[in-house]
Amino acid sequence: MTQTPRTIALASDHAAVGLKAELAAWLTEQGHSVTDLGPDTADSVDYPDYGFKLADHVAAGGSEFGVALCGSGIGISIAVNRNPGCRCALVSDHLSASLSRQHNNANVIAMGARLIGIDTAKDCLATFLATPFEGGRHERRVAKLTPA
Ligand SMILES: O=C(CO)[C@H](O)[C@H](O)[C@H](O)COP(=O)(O)O
Repeated sequence: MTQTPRTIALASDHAAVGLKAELAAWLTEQGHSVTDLGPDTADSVDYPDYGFKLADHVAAGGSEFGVALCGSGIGISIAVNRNPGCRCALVSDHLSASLSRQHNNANVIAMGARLIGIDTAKDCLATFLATPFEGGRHERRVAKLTPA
């Protein structure tokens, strides 16, 4: 799939350091500008710390999209979604990845490194990056997610 070059930040906890490294290298190979917000080792860390770091970065415009990874994807997606500037979608299949962009204009994708393999993760991420927001009726709903 041919991709428009994007700015993309990744963060994880210890459970997803390997998946994060694989996805970061793969995104870089495709010409995207990648920021790895850590961690750098598999030493145990707490997903809120890295979820908040990623959310602050994306909400501030540091990158257009974020990739949030932990063992299940659940904890770090909860952390990212505490930031009103982020719409983080936890996905594990092609259709959910597509709908998260089409209907929800998600700007962060979350995935669980202990639940999905690298091929599914790459398919979800490529789909997420390639799928535009549909707007229309979804615009009104997405606007309601962000307080004025
Ligand atoms: O947040 C999670 C669960 O919702 C993630 O799967 C974490 O990666 C997991 O909880 C970490 O667990 P560990 O036993 O400390 O490796």
